[in-house]
Amino acid sequence: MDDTQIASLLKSSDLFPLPQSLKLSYGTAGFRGDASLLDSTVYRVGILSALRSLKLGSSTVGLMITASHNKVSDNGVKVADPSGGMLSQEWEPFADQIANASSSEELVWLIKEFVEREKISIGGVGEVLLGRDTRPSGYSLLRAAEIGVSSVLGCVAVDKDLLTTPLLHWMVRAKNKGLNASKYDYFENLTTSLMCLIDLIPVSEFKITKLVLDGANGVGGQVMNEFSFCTLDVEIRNTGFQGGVLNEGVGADFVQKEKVVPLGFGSKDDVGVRCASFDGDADRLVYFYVPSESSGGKIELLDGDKILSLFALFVKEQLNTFDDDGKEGELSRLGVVQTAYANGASTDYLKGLGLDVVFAKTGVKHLHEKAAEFDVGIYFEANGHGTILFSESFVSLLVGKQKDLSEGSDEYNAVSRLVAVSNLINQAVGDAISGLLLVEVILQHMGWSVQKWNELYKDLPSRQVKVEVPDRTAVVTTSEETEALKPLGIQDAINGEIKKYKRGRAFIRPSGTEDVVRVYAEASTQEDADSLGDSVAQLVKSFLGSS
Ligand SMILES: CC(=O)N[C@H]1[C@@H](OP(=O)(O)O)O[C@H](CO)[C@@H](O)[C@@H]1O
Ligand SMILES: [Mg+2]
Repeated sequence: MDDTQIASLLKSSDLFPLPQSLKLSYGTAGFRGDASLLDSTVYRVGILSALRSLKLGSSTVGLMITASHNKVSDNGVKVADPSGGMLSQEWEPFADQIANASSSEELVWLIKEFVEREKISIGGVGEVLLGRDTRPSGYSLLRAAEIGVSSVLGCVAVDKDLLTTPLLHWMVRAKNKGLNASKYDYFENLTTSLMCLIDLIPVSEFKITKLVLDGANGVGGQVMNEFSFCTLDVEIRNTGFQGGVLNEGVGADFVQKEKVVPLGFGSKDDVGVRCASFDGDADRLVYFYVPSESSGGKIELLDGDKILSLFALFVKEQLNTFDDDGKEGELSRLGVVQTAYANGASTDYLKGLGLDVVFAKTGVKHLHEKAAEFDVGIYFEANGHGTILFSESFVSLLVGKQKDLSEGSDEYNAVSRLVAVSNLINQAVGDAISGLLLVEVILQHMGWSVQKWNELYKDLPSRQVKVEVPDRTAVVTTSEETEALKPLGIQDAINGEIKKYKRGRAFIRPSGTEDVVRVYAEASTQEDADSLGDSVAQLVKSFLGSS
């Protein structure tokens, strides 16, 4: 690194001093915290993304300013790698180091050492696409990111303004593949593949029924609003245009964790209607319906596990159609990936379908990695974050097959559906918009209502509790996150509670996005799941103290 570069970094860094006592970790999904403290963090992640672009031969990188499901006063920042996936985990320690550097001098020293170690040639051309969600703090944080990127010589930041997280990831992936990568290209791609799947629906009568969407008062509802479907009937509520607060009583995280209707839903006209909910940056999707007028706001939830099951069933049906000539298994390997938060009933159901079910740690970066090991890998977190990955060689095989098969045959249609799904679904990262379109078209394909889909299996009652403690890092878990190694003795105490309940299962882990310890509990009745969840939460408080 030459003197000009060092001077450029020192000068810009002085604009963004690190607030006292801020200690950050890249966590489950990037840096998050109170937005008023994050200028220096976002500026520094701007530098990191520019270096990432240079390191990978001037590929385009993405930087998204969002705190997803967190409260509106929080914000955060995460990086999309050139593949469109999450930042390589190998760079996370560097991200942590620079985010916590206490002075401009220390920051520049860390960068210099890293640039030399990674053999990054400063002076090359680098490009970073910047996006933000609708949080009011996003605008000024984006300016900090811009300054960070452009303080690395030769690097430019391109402001993409308001975007969903998956749309930014999609743009990065498309750009690096040499494809058209604007928001309108994204819409066009969705429309073309959706129409293709609709044309392949086997039933003679294509019946459109209304879907009501909860946009979490965030960017997802707004982007959906821009995207007009001539073939679907979608009513969007909680767009944020009428003054609702982001994620407050609305959105996928609220709906999935509380299992009640979001604000603006639940009138008697909504009973039985198919509804969906996005989270704050539209990378999560859950469905729900109000079962009866007397349900008191309680909903039937169709979470990420149920979306995963629907997708797995559909993909398997297509694979079986052209893979049944005695060579089963030769053409494709379908696998599904879940986390410890997956409902036990969903895992039983998927295994019952004969599928390979693999478990990963919480956070899509972990699930994505495992799903990429299959020809077709489907991953979902229970909270609705997930997608389908198709290996490049499998897509080439499908396209080759399409040419050989006679048009209109069952095999041809099955292969064409899979090709269309590989185009519709956002393979960079889970995407609530493309996921919603795929659910809608599969329900049409099956001729199913949301109620019929819900009957695939019955969820085991579960309960999640957030416990505020003075130091959540005092909880250390095994790599599967299902057992706590620290504090010493807590796992034995948890096991003692679990034993008291039929089909009892419970675990704790420190959240990577909020300052809490999460408790998950499952049992054969809701009463038992609640009681197990509460007693484990009590154990957390007694071992760690409450804050
Ligand atoms: C139980 C739960 O829903 N955890 C979420 C949440 O992570 P935590 O580390 O649990 O805070 O946010 C992540 C990012 O959105 C998501 O990947 C993950 O599944
Ligand atoms: Mg999100």
